Amino acid sequence: MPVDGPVMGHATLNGPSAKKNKAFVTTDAHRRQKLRRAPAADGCRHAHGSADRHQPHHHGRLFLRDRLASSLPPTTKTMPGTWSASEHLRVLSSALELSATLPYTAGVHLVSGDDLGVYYHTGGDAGETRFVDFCAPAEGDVAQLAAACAPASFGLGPADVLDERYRKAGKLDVDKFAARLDVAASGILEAVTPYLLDGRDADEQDAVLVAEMYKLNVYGPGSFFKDHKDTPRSESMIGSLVIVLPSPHTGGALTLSHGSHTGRFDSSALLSEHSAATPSVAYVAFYSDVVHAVEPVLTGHRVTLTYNLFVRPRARAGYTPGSRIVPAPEQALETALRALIAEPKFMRAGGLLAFGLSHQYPARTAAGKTAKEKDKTAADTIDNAGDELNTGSHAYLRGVLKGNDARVRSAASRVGLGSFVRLVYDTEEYSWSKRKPRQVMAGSQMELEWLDTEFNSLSRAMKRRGRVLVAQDAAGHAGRLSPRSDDDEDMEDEDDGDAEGGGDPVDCQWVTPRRKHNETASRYMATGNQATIEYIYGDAVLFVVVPPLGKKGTPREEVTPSESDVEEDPEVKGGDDEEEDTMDEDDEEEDEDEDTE
Ligand SMILES: O=C(O)CCC(=O)C(=O)O
Ligand SMILES: [Fe+2]
Repeated sequence: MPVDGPVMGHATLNGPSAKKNKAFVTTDAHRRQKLRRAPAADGCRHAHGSADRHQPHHHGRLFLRDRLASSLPPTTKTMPGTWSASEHLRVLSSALELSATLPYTAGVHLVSGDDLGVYYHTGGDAGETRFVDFCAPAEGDVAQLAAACAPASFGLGPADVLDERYRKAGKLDVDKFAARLDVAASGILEAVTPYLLDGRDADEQDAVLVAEMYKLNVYGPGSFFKDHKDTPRSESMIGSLVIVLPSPHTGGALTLSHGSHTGRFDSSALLSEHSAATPSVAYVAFYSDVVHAVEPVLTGHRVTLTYNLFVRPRARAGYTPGSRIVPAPEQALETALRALIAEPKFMRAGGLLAFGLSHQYPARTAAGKTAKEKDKTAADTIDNAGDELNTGSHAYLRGVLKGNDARVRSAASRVGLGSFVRLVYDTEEYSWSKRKPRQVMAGSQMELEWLDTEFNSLSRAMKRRGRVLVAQDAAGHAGRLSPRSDDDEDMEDEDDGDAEGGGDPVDCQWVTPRRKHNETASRYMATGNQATIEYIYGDAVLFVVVPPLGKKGTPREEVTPSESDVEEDPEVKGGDDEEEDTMDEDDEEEDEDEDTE
């Protein structure tokens, strides 16, 4: 991870030493490029503590237009009112890029001296209970605590592994210690919540973070933890919180990276400014899909309390709809979405906007276990075939969407558009066929059974049970099927009355690309020369439903084509008027997780 190179420092602290301390720095390749274009425009909401985040973004607003405009081709007309659908689409994806925030937050938090006590048990029958006061810890006390620790393992596939080439640290499980610090009462949870639950509107803000104590770790001299992601403990787990207690040490900075965002959190430097007179802890909270590592500790002991962070619904009391101030890039996202669906030439018959999820999520399995737990007990029987993530709905993902994924969903819902998460598979085609592989969006239930791969029934089964996505190409051309084109001739003979969940092909405009990081394997029993268990992989994608023009009760109710719209938009050929091929809400009625407000 290129985190130690020259960095463009934003002090990213919520704590008292924020501005002068370079101990937490962030870099962001994209952002740096953009800053070159619009120097004063950036950083408003990322660079400072929570006090700044809901301030009006004057600078951001001033430059946002330029920054969005720079994503458009030079031929673009200057008046937004004259933009074509493909120009709105480009604004949509660049607004999303500008909305992305750091997927973690960190700082120093003042606590009371009494909060810094830790009791622990030395283990074994002859063990005893001891106490360390981290307000002014004696090095001997901390060394004793280190000695009481067992070696810390890490998750590798389904197993917990001890390997000091990867992780060298000591740990105490929760039954071996009690820390006096209460992360909720101390205000630390409150400090991290706006960051980790960012992007949600009032309906979705009806959620709170809950921290569950996970481990106490001691990193002595030479201890470290290489790049990893924390294992999700359940579907509602959104991230991790690490509290670094103020024992004297050097080294042991935490490095973090997600996409183009990287950061370095040097807790020892932060805490060295604090004394017993100002008792404090350093904290960092990050989404579970952030890759992170602990650099080697050089001197002393780095003692941490780690917590798993879950999203839970908040009690209805105190619920204040519409309380979120939507930052400028998110407003641009919403505006582009409104402009796009108001464009009569765009997807006349309706369709889907597809957003590859920017974060990774724990996979749901049939048994309600995490993929990791499931692996332990996976029996390769045909009963387990099928894609468990896709069984039933993806309702669970609604509550845990992170960062930009939550922003897309919020913007869609402000515009009045439904959205849902589905898996997208690539179908294979007959080896002798000249047809291109198709993408299939899995319906609410896709069960793959015995399939005769020689005769390509995998592809056919998927098309029957899911919906073929007809993607428009990058230039905005809709390589759109008419339902009875010869592209589809094999769908005809599939039409054997068993089309549970299947449907007509649906137009789909990709706004952000599919990514492999939510890839989920579906097992199926294939018969060729020999029966074998094979896998097909689907990627989770967030879809926003574009209703057909004039559809009652939708934001396109009033959008009707004018005379001049009958000519094709040269860039977007999304709209012929094939009745059969519409994507409207009736088709999606069984989708419990679709959210249309
Ligand atoms: O101690 C830290 O800063 C991070 C530890 C960590 O990554 C873990 O325990 O999984
Ligand atoms: Fe970790």
